[in-house]
Amino acid sequence: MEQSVIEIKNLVKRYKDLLALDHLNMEVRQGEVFGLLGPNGSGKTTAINCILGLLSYDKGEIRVFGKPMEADSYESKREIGVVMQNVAVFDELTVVENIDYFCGLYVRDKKERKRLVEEAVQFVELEEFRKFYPPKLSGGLLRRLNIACGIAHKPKLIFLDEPTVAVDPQSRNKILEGILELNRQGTTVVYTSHYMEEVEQICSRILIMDKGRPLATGTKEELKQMIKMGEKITVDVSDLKEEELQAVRNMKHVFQADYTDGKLYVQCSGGSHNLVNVLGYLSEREVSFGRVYSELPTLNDVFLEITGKQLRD
Ligand SMILES: Nc1ncnc2c1ncn2[C@@H]1O[C@H](COP(=O)(O)OP(=O)(O)OP(=O)(O)O)[C@@H](O)[C@H]1O
Repeated sequence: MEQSVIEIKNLVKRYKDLLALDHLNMEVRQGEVFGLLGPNGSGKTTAINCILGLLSYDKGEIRVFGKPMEADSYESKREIGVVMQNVAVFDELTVVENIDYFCGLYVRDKKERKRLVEEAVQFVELEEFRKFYPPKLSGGLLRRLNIACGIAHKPKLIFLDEPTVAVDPQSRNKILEGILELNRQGTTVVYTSHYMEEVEQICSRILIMDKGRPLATGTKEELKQMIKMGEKITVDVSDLKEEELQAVRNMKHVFQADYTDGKLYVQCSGGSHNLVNVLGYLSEREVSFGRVYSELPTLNDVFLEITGKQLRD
């Protein structure tokens, strides 16, 4: 079993009357890309700020690298990199000077720092922009600078809080690839997002949260196995009789079937050959059909089934 890098037990955080974290339990293991997935306002940033010792909390326990995390846990903090949602760089310093400043908070030796800063510049591919000032950078490039500032000192644990919000697709892909590369180099990553596709793409384990509460944790496969739905089939059918729809509903593994606007929607719970069975039945009844799609459940389906609402409302 991999070592725990973060352990949170029964964390409760209130902002006056608002319960922002309601008995949050969470464990992040060494070497994983851990995804914290939840809609806006579900408590992701609050959880991170508590873990970082930046925010006091009402109840619970937080351990990072096996030790309790306090405001003055400098030894642990030196091993942590943070890339927060809002870009926080100095407009009057160039790209290189900004990275050097943040790296300098952890690394005193100038020669060593020069090497680390250069590595960070290359890592986020800002070589052409070394001498640029932040106001001259596009949104995507600014994000990449923000990331470079957070990772230049080579922390063992990195928090990235929604690093791709309002970023163009090219920069977004670079950011996601960069995170995976850091992870391959041995860094443990905590990644928060309300974009389920990103979380599916890069995270090895995921905690789904809503209203400050942890709803489910596991690999994406484990999360999908928790829900009833296994496969969603859509078939374009111009004419389907009520008895035929009923027959589809009665098929093995089918738990819901609807027919609206010339489309037959079938939801299956596990099982294999569902698509073949549905199409086989339609052929047998000489029902003509057009396009056919089959989709596996997404994390949004998991979220929908657990909470009754869409992840992105
Ligand atoms: N400083 C604060 N004072 C009062 N309420 C706050 C404060 N910070 C956050 N909240 C509230 O606490 C809840 C959790 O917010 P938080 O920012 O942790 O959520 P989040 O999941 O990170 O959302 P987002 O993706 O929008 O950042 C929200 O209802 C938010 O309005």
